[in-house]
Order: sequence, then structure tokens, then C-alpha cells
Amino acid sequence: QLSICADKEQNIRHAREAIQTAADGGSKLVLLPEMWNCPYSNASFPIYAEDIDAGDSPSSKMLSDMAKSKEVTIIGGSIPERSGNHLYNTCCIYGKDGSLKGKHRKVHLFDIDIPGKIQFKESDTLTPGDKYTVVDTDVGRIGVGICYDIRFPEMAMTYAARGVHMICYPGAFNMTTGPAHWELLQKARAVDNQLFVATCSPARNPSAGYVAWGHSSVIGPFGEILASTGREEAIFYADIDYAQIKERRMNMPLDHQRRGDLYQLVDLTFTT
Ligand SMILES: NC(=O)CCC(=O)C(=O)O
Repeated sequence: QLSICADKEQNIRHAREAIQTAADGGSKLVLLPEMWNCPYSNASFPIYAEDIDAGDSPSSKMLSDMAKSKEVTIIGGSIPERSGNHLYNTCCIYGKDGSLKGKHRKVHLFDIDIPGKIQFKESDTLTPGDKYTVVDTDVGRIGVGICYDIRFPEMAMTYAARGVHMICYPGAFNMTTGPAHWELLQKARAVDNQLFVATCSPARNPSAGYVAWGHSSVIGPFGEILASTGREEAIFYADIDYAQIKERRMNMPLDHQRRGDLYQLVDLTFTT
């Protein structure tokens, strides 16, 4: 859970040091926050964006170098990605050999308006991704979503159906929806699907334009909090035993008890 500043090079240096510390502390998988190389704002995204596919991305290069040198899988939070005329909110996933194993472009953009509390419209600058992302790593099958993606249970269900062990959500909830929903959503995605959920937020900076809630966590398949932190910058660790997925699914075989004859994901638009 990193502190993020306006200086991109400093953010990259800082993330590199944090990955090094986490790997030296025994991590096999490291998860970074949403938009860790820039302030979270529509004004910043175009300025800090990098072209990952063109190989013109110092942030991604650092992640790849660190994955290789520390032999660690990295779920690289997210950065603004430039691709042609479009910008995306993108998470790169690196294997421990430094290879790019996957790239998740945030599918559900954060466009909300809670009057007097929080208004944000990512779609002013960003384009949504059009694919789900599942990667096989040395530390299991990982599904990736970014922040607002966590609000869509269909995505997590699809990941569960694809055999994902853990869903990683880099995310930056805010001071209104954070206390109301952040922990609830993490637990819900874990319990509904009987798998692990890991989240990573920026640390809270009360003087930032967008104030992140923090409270990154790792949740087990029974909804148990395996590790979590508060608002400050922190590197924290969890021991994850995927055997618990099987055990919980044996205890409560939700998948076999599902009544697919009564409900299907056909048209789930709210009726008002
Ligand atoms: N960066 C985001 O997607 C924020 C999502 C959020 O705060 C929410 O309430 O959802």
C-alpha cells in the first residue's frame, strides 16, 4: 500500500524499493496499488500514460526487471496506458522470469456521482477494456480486476468458473464508498466464489485531489481477513493455502447446489 506523489520517477523508485523489500521478506507474489505511478485524476492520466506495447514504459520495465531479478510474480497494480488514441487503466502481470504474462485493462470504468460526496468520471479520459484476464503463474491461477471491477459479481463468478484461485484487485476506493463498501465487497467476492481475494490501494494522502481509503486486504474463501492494513503506507504479508478452496467447497458445495434452472446470466439490467 504505497504512498504516491506527483513525481513519476520517484513513484517508480519507491515501488521498486517496496517490491525488493516484499521479495526479501519472502513474498512469492507481490500486488501493487491502482494507478501507482501517478496521482489519481483525469488531468494526470494522459500526462503519466505510457505505451506498454511499444516498449516505451519505464514503469512496466521496472516491474519486469524486478520480477526477474527477485524471481517473484508481480501483479503490477495499474498505470495509465496509452495505446493509439486511447488511454486505459491497465494492470501488467509479470512472471518470475520477467515475462509479461497478461495485461488487464479495467473493464468497468469508475463513473459515479454521489452529490456532495464524490463525483468521478473515468470515461472522460479512459476507454474500458473488453476482456477478462486470467493468468497461470508459479503461484496459482490469478484473475485480475481493477477497483470498480470488484462491484460486478458476474466477473468474479466467471473467474471462479475458470478455475481461478485468487482474484487480485488493485483499487483506490474513496472516503465515501471506502468505509461503506470496500471490505464488504472483498468479502462478498471471496465468499460467493469460495476463493481468495487480494486488494491493494494507495496509502491515504489527505491533501490529494482524490483521497484513497486505503485498507488493502487479503481475504480467504470463508470470508476471513488473512491480512489487512489501515490508511498509512504499508507492506504486509499473508500466507495463502489454496487447499482451503477445496475444503470450503467440500464443506459447502455451492457450485453443485446452484439452481441454473431458475436463473441464468441473460439480461440482468435493473428494473426500476
Ligand atoms: N478507482 C475506482 O474505481 C474507485 C472505485 C470506488 O471508489 C467505488 O466506490 O467503486
